[in-house]
Amino acid sequence: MLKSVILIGGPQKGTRFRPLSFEVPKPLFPVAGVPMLQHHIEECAKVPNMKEILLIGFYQPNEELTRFMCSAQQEFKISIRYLQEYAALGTGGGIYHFRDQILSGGPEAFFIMNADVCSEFPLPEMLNFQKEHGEPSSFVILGTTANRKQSMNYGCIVENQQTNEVLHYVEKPSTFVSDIINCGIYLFTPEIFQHIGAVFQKNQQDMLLYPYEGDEQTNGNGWHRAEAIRLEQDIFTALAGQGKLYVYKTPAIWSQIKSAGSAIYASRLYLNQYHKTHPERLATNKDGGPRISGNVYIHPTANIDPTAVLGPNVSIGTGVTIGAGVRVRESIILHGATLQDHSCVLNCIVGWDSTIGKWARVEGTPSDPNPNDPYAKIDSETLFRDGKLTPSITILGCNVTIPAEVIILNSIVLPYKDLNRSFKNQIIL
Ligand SMILES: Nc1nc2c(ncn2[C@@H]2O[C@H](COP(=O)(O)OP(=O)(O)O[C@H]3O[C@H](CO)[C@@H](O)[C@H](O)[C@@H]3O)[C@@H](O)[C@H]2O)c(=O)[nH]1
Repeated sequence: MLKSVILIGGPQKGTRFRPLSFEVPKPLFPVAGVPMLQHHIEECAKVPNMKEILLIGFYQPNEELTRFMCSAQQEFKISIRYLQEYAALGTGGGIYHFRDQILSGGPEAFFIMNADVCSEFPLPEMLNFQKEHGEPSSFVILGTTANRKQSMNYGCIVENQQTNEVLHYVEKPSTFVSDIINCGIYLFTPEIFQHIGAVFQKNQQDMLLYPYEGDEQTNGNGWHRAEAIRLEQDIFTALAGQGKLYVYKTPAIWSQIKSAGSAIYASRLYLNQYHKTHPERLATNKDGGPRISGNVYIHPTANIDPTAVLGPNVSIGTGVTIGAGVRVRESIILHGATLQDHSCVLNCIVGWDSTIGKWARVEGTPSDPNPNDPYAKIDSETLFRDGKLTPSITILGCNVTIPAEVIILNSIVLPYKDLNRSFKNQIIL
């Protein structure tokens, strides 16, 4: 039997997602109409013999997470449990800490996935690839091709082109290493814990030898220091060239979801996939309905005027109200928001329960990958460049009110703000 583990991280990460991550843990942020994690879960649940999905992270158990897990368990008929780390233990430390839970029931292999990736999740292909490559207990990393410059923002893999064995692995190198990057999706056998265990033992010995080193990073918690292990730097780098680690390269869609801009881009990729995977989730032009252009997701509880024009790449959440003559493009409208008559929303994320007044225009600047480069990825934009706010997606936090007839351009508006005029290139606190 098989299991899957999704690394969901915790609250202090996801800062590039502010102000959206104030309201909902980033892994539950809706991408193409469903929580980011649901895309992972749907694909895991399809794999024959998949018995359980474990979410590992350091969020306090909260209502949203519990509610999401309950409904996903019922919908996908698979056991889903949350295991909470006592602190951020890193991508390898968390799975090592919970190794007994992962191995209970005796899975012969298990997937590990980063929560913040958008992918087709070629899990059956990875299983087949594992059978065909190397020894039976080899480990598989999902890889994809990036361009030279962007590859350095990811884990970089040098492979043996005949056997696909990973010969070198360097995490976010400072100079070019390889254009094959780590997608953050792995297939392991239980043997991986021997390798993580060896790093744990070494960390523990180092701790006894040099008890005062590195305490600033760990608040003097020595145990935490030994248990904090990174899969990428501590495990993959050492396994490379040992005949144990292989890369399965996918030409299919893949993106990280680090910033709000990348959530809009990932929505576009998933909405496009829906033609194949979930055609029922794509809105169509119907008599008495709004005009749909391209791929659009509309929650059945949304109330949309027939004269509105939506798309491409629009996701409308629960209970959203959209008035007459409204135009929305390349945007995510979160639950309970109201777009009043003739407002125009382009390249935006409109937060929960926010209101945009009549004839207002709320617009951002897309940060899409270069369309002329087939290997381009979305840049993880920094908020500021040369001391100025980088023009980007406009984000309205929850419960923001935009008055009628104003323009909000390339701005980030924090929750509960009631604006009274137009703004451009600003963070409104
Ligand atoms: N449970 C848990 N999860 C964690 C922890 N730290 C990070 N994660 C989760 O692990 C994933 C990776 O997060 P980062 O550590 O921020 O790494 P990254 O910059 O996204 O880079 C990783 O992913 C890239 C692909 O998206 C890879 O290219 C790269 O090599 C690396 O694996 C995220 O889903 C994050 O929530 C932790 O201490 N505990």
